[in-house]
Amino acid sequence: MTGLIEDHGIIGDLHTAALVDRDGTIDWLCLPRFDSAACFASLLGTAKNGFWRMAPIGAGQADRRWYRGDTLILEHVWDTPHGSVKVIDFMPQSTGQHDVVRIVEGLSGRVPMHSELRLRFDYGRSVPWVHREDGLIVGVAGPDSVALHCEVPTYGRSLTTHSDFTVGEGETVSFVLSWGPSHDPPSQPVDAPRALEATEKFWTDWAAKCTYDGPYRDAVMRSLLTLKALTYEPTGGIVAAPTTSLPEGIGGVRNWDYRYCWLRDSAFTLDALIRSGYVDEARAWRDWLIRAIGGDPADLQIMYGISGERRLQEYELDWLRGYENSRPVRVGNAAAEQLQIDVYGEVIDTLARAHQHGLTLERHVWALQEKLLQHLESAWDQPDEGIWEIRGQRRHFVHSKVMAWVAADRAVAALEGDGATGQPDRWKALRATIMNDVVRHGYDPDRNTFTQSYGHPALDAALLQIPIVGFLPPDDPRVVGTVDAVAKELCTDTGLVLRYRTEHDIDGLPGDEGAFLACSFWLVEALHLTGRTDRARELFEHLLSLRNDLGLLAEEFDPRLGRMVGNFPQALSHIPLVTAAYLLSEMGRPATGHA
Ligand SMILES: OC[C@H]1O[C@H](O[C@H]2O[C@H](CO)[C@@H](O)[C@H](O)[C@H]2O)[C@H](O)[C@@H](O)[C@@H]1O
Repeated sequence: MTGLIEDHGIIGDLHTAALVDRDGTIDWLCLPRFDSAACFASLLGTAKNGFWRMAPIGAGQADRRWYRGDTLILEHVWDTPHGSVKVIDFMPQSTGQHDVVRIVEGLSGRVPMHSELRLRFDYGRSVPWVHREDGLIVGVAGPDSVALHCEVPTYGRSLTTHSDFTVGEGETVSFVLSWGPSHDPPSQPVDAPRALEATEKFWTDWAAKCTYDGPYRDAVMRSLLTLKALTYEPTGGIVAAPTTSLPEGIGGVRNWDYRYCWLRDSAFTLDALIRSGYVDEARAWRDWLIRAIGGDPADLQIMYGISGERRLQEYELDWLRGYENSRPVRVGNAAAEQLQIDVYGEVIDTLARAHQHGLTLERHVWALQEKLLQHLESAWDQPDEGIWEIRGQRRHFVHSKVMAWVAADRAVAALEGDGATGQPDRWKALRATIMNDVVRHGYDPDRNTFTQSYGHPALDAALLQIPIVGFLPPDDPRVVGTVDAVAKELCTDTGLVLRYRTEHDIDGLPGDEGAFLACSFWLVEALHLTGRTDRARELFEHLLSLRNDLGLLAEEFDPRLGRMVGNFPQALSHIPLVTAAYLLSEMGRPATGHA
């Protein structure tokens, strides 16, 4: 019953998010946090694993849908022989509880509607005990309880709560589903119209603060709203995506849990937000970071839970058949234990940008960066799992070392211009050592390209970061050669970019994957920086055309199937959409490097 990945929209309350299919089904929802167990998991299984459908009786997909203005309020409209009806879905902020609100609004005629609510806690496995209490339908399973409040009668059938009702022109019928811990009395429902008003105001006010003033404004705004929706407000942590195990290849095993905070992804997210005027989010993330990575820099993890949890043990949910039979469905992520040298560069670079955008460089923040640099000084020359989190043998990834260079480079800049005190000569020396090493071992003069790793001819789209981060100037022939080599060897027929060729057996995984959208946006930036702006713009506009009708992107796009793959919506895809738009609108500040 689940549609395509791109058939979904996202609603959320800055604690968690739900996916709503074009046919009016919520088929993914984890409560109360992004990383909680799902109570609707049919996205990754079957109808048996929980969903909530709200649609006209006998209807299929909605005829139209959109977000209300610059908000996360999703509206679906069906035109039926009986008339037209709209379903307004949202999750209110700051109510102190976690609610999904669905308001059915009659637009014309009298439309017979059906609500079908099947709660299955613990990722679709656990059938709750459902009973009536004080006018609410209450479902309890273990630690979780949800209460359904609705304005029309309900009935139970096949362990599912149904409601049949008719809505006429100008009428509304509201449903509110609220989560609470099962040891507390059932959550009281919020007032749906007031919550709608408050939610609209919250998102509209947030969007109004955006300072982006270039072309592609709607695409940029929707991406920023999506990035904001992936932040966990209580801590400032940012998840990579609200889903787990949407496959990178349909039917394959490349299925991962993204409901955690990668230092890399969240640093990039902050970069996109802070360029657009969102300094509060930058501060909140920086504070999250300091709490999460506090202690010995040797213990730095590449990712954490949304409250800074360190143990993200990976396991499989064998009762879920996977999205379109893409097994396994995983919870947790073993990449948390990997060594990925690039995160030092991404974190220190983002802290430097945050400082440039008005965040005070407090003494303890600089002290933390110094500790990270001291550790990096002895770690940068180690082989690692790299940005792509390979599950094969560690390698000397060129991109990892380029980002180690970035860490040293930004430290020098902080000491020379941004008011920090320390040892600039020490980081200058480290910067020069890394540069020499990369040029010596990571560059292939015969092909005039940098390579994915030392001693291996394979290419890697992460090399497109070389001009973006300023490791070498864009007009350096080695940079132009690398951009051209990646464009030639890693592009699909439709011009999208693969991370690397999976047939080289680098990542230790069977099967194949789609084109990686973040890398495709990086090619836009690299083409522009190397003077091929027309090509850059053409590719950018092609990428914009791949977004779904709501402006959302998954992690990857399968050009052969012509559909999105991977977790959805994915921060790592929306971030470079924003930064590439800045660059193309010439509002971006290209990074400057120092040889
Ligand atoms: O492809 C294998 C790896 O895929 C995931 O990692 C990817 O997503 C991360 C979050 O967006 C991103 O930071 C990373 O660069 C990507 O490669 C997965 O999380 C890994 O466990 C997996 O090995």
